[in-house]
Amino acid sequence: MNRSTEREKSDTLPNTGSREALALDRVTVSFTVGGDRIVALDDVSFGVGHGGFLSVLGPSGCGKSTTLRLIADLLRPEEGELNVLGDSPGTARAHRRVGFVFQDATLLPWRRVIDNVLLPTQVGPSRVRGKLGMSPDEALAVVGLTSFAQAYPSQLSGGMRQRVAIARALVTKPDILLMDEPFGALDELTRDRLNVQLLDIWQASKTTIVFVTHSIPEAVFLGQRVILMSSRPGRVRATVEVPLPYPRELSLRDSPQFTGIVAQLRRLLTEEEL
Ligand SMILES: Nc1ncnc2c1ncn2[C@@H]1O[C@H](COP(=O)(O)OP(=O)(O)OP(=O)(O)O)[C@@H](O)[C@H]1O
Repeated sequence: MNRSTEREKSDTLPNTGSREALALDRVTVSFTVGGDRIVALDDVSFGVGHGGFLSVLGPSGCGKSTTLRLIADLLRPEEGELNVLGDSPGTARAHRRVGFVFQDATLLPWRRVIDNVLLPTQVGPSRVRGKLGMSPDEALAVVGLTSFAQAYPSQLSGGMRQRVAIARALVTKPDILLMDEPFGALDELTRDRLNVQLLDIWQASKTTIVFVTHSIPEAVFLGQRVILMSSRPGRVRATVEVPLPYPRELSLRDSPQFTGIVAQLRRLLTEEEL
């Protein structure tokens, strides 16, 4: 297990060509609220290799969502650079190479499940409209909801709605999938099941995933690496490797190696809050 409070190792630094799916280099973002400048991210640098799974952990308000919004080109940095799939975030977005799953599934209630999944292919510039990476039926099969294709969102449980949101993100076959606390509102058993399913999807799709969570065990169970962010201003405080093999099963969480990494992260988070 390696811990680094420094910028990431040279193999994860930005602008290193095709090995990096994603790189942030000394990114700073601030907002002005009531005349005051709030630094949401300060000098943040990290990278994720192609097909990697990075978990992002940190206290509320440390800039986790802001980080995802930068990568998705929903926000521009004040300083620093981002490289997304060898291009700017804007180019990656224009080519639909980045998918986003939010905490709330945000499905359109008047559309059936299958039509919600199809939505990304029906909106946006004509250049990318209709461009399917995966058929909607295939995407629903991946999340185990084939038999609910004709249902309306109100007829589904919270966990099922979240799986529809994942299918909707998969339909354009994004090279990078950004997930902002997607399972935060679900009960523990459903969350556990979706964690395992997500790892299956990740391994089958080879998509690069950046997963934001408040849960230390979830971050460790899913990620190859966890970055811990600190708040006010948001910085990368530590990087913790998770050298546990995939496929991972839930029983892994009882292993001394897993509990050791969780304890290490908990200590770091507690120090942060003191
Ligand atoms: N549009 C905005 N306008 C003003 N301030 C903002 C805006 N978006 C984020 N912030 C501020 O930036 C900081 C980081 O917010 P962000 O939502 O990224 O944190 P977070 O780590 O995702 O929090 P949480 O875990 O609670 O979701 C916070 O102080 C927040 O108030």
